[in-house]
Amino acid sequence: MESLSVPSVQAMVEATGGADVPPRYLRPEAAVDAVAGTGEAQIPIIDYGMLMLDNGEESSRLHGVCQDWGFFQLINHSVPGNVVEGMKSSIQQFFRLPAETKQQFAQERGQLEGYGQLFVVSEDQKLDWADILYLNTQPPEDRNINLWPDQPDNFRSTLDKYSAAVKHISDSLLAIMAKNLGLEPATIAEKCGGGIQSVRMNYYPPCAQAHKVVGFSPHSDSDLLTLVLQVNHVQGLQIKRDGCWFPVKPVEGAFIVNIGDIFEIFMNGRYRSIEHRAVVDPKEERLSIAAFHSPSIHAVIGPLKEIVEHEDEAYKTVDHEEFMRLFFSAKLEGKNFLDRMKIKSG
Ligand SMILES: O=C(O)CCC(=O)C(=O)O
Ligand SMILES: [Fe+2]
Repeated sequence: MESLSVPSVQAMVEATGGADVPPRYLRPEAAVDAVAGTGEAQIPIIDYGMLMLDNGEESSRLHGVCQDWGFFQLINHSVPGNVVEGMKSSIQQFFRLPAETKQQFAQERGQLEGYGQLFVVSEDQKLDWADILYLNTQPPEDRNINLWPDQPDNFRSTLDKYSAAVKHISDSLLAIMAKNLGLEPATIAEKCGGGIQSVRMNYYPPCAQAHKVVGFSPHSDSDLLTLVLQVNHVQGLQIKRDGCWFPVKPVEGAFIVNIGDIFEIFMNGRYRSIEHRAVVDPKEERLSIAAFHSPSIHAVIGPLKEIVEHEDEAYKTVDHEEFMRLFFSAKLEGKNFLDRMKIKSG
């Protein structure tokens, strides 16, 4: 698995001032897309503290939100403020390092992890206006520590703490979601063999012609559950809802949580993963940190037997390694990847 190597967008913008956009980044299709909810409309907010108190009303609200939106903001979560703030500051400092220093952590051929970009599978494909740092974070034995920045000083210990705290929240949410779907709370955890987490840190440089580029192409996440942290005040995440792009307005300190493809497959479509994208700001850089939670690489990806006892399986079953290979070897195009996992009836 690999992604073709591409130039750093940040370095390009720093060198040229970002006024001209090379053709490979021009996305005419994005300019015509309708954006909805420019008023005060907001994605639903879920209170983690209430869920942990076994509050029936909050967990049934969560169930409704998972069915209707597939995206929500999680407030009152248990990750200490200093861990969240430390993570934000560490990643901002990393992207401020000189280009040569960041290159020490660059992706190597045939690898996904490191500083670079993902899902670039052909030389003529359109490119996203972003640089990323992508790392395996849990379990700790899966880490490739030589790709973990050692600058700023506390980067590694900060990401270690952040990753454990976020994994804990994801595990708790998955247990409540399983219960909401009529399963034993531990059902998903049992299929996951502990589960894995990877973290994708996104850096979107400003672009003077922001409406002509895309920060992150439309996609759904391949995992069970994603927790995204908005690092600075610049907005950019949009979700596809009723055929329009709906901007997410982050609540200070909240995680933006979304359902991924594996969850949709496990539950035979009871909850759906939602297409989303990131747009770029004309003047200011934007950063976000996405933590992806998936079953162990030894797990099987397919509808859970508890779910399909009395119904047809709507998705294929494949081993996780094959699933990942298929996901990372295609260009990101909305939910196309998941469509290929569907069993077509009739
Ligand atoms: O930048 C964002 O807010 C979204 C990032 C995202 O969708 C991802 O990393 O999968
Ligand atoms: Fe995503």
